[in-house]
Amino acid sequence: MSVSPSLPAYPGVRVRGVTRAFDGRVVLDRVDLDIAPGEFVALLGPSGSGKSTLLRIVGGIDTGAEGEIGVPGKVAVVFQEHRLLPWERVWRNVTLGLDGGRLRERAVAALGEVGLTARADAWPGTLSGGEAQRVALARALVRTPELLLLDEPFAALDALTRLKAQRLVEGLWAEHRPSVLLVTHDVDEALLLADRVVLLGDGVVAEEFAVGMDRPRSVEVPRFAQLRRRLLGGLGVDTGPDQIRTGKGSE
Ligand SMILES: Nc1ncnc2c1ncn2[C@@H]1O[C@H](COP(=O)(O)OP(=O)(O)OP(=O)(O)O)[C@@H](O)[C@H]1O
Repeated sequence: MSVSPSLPAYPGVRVRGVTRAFDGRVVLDRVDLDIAPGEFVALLGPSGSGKSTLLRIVGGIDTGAEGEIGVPGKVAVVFQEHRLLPWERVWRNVTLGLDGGRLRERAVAALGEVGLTARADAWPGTLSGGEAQRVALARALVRTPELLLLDEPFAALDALTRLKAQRLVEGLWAEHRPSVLLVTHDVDEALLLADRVVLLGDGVVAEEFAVGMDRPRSVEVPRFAQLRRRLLGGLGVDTGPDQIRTGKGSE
């Protein structure tokens, strides 16, 4: 019982009939999901709905599922925790596991993309939470991934740092255009960043929303508020009376 690695390297992501059970309990039930090359998809769903499990299967970290997965050759993952080795300097962490020459140069270039060139020789323990996550992003970028998997990478950051990190990711994505699968709990984060939001529930893809707003996005526009209400509704959150209709200036 395992995911078939039979599909050759696939541009974008193709998930077909993926089922994953833990101790007989089905967490993902014949899930289908496509991500086009260069597309940014956010995966939302209640806690325990299988978001991280699906990301781990797509990333080849969880190999215990049934079904078919097609992914590109170069995939990089950023987790909620930075997972930097404390005994290696920042630049070494960025290039850990890479072969070839000019590793420091490549690390410094990637650190430049996240605004951290000056911290190349620092120890991870001296970084702030936001800086450490940016180093984790640099470690992903230096691999020039065609698919970037982001598993709640900003969840532990304070609101302002988080907003900056979201803008950074948006800029990096716009420049390099990998396909992205972002697992998040945060409806606004999904709507700020994704082309499409996929709602996971009861082991299946419950709903999909094409976001269709220009970038950079603002939470202030009516479509944002509309989509937020629909997504929260899909997540089973009661959003109360319609704030758009009862709001100031709408009489
Ligand atoms: N290695 C494992 N062994 C047993 N059960 C697991 C394992 N990994 C995940 N699960 C279970 O699968 C379900 C889905 O977990 P998963 O972490 O994918 O959900 P999630 O939607 O990402 O949740 P959250 O939003 O809380 O992070 C949960 O009930 C979890 O307990």
